[in-house]
Amino acid sequence: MPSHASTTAAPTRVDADLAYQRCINSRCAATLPVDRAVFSCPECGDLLDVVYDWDRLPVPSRLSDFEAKWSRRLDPLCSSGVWRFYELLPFAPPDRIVTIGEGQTLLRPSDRVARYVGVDNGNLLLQYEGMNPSGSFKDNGMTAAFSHARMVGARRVACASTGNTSASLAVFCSATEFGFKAIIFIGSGKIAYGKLAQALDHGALTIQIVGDFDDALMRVREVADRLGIYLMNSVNPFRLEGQKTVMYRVLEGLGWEVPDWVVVPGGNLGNSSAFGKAFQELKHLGLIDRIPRLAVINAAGAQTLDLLVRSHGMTWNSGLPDESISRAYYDRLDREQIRASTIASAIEINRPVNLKKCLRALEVCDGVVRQVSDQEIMDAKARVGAGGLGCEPASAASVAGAKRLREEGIIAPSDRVVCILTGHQLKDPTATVAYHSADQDEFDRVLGSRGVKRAGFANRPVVVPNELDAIIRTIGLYSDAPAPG
Ligand SMILES: Cc1ncc(COP(=O)(O)O)c(C=O)c1O
Repeated sequence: MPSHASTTAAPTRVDADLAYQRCINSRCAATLPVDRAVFSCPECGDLLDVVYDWDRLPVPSRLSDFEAKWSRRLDPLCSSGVWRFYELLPFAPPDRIVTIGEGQTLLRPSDRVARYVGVDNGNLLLQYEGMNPSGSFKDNGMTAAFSHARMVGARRVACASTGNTSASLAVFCSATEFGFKAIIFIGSGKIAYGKLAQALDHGALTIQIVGDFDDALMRVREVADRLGIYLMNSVNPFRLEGQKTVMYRVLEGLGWEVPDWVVVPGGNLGNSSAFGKAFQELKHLGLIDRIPRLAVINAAGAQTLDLLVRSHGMTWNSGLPDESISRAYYDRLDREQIRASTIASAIEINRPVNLKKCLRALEVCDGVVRQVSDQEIMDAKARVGAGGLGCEPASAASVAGAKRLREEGIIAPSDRVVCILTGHQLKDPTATVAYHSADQDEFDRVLGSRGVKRAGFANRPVVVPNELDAIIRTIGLYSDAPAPG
């Protein structure tokens, strides 16, 4: 068990042996210094972790010490909901940190969503990451990766994106004064309008390639390698360090009590990987006494994780997963030219780069995986919206997944469940408007083609003649109707 310092003050510099990078493959376990930016193991090509020597680092002895930092709002290290937890991700010297005030997010109970999912009132909580400056959880990871980029002297930063990573990257480049230049790769027609608008408006060089996210990611890795550009995708382990803090804020929102379940959508599997690491480290540090269960939810049109784990039994296996399973699956995708396809465009990913780290998180958190249809996603999204916190389709996969697990009896009504709402409703107005539209053609064009057949929770606009009596009659009918459940 590591020793705890009584102070919460950040160290003024980080010694090389206090934080370093290590290959996740237990057979390799190569290490390299924290100030290198290579994003895959130079020995074997596997993923890298950021590792700390907790025995020699000053970690507060109680989680509530982090909460106390809220009162020092003028200090950027305290007003950031990421860097408030500095001692739990101490890889960067404090004077290198790049922050735009990310992570000031909200954990809110929603009884309307609790009823929809089927758990007791008060037991369903929504962690609303749409409140971040760029409107999605990505800012948590981006502040960490940008701080690392500044540490290593990078200027040009790039990512492939289904939309939110590029939006966040563009915001960080334009909102800070460190000379960062944003280069983003997107697949053709694969990005929701709200997100594309952000990339363009914030001045990123936006390169649209023929293909989907998986193609764009392969290409940006090649380009970044060739040109020495800093890579901002979640294969970058520093991003995941920032994303750990979503879980710290969930615990903080619960008065430092551990929930029974954390349910998160799964795309490239950065969040699930980061959450597993966060809980593993907190347990190691003695700051929590148990780890919540993790549910990772795929969209049915992008269900690689679900297929590999549930149909093919792939596991972390203490650092040595049987990679022939995923290789055979990816070969099949190539052979049969299978492309990911879901209305939840943010998770329209067939080759999740963090697959192995996610398998590890599932082991740490006694996790489960499910896939949900676009119909379930859109219905859950409408229920979330009616409950007051708007989210984009991918985010609603968490609520749809919780409902599914409740129906299967895996989640109990008395369980306390936290669903992560990863991105804001305004990211993808097209999907939302189509669901609520009275125009069948619009519904069919956007959603019908995805297998969504009904809009059971639609709130359709009412067409009324421009006459006072007709308008008053309509409002009367609306006022007399029972409140929706
Ligand atoms: C809104 C939203 N939800 C979920 C995800 C998937 O997250 P992860 O790649 O961490 O699994 C993304 C990724 O782009 C996203 O933008």
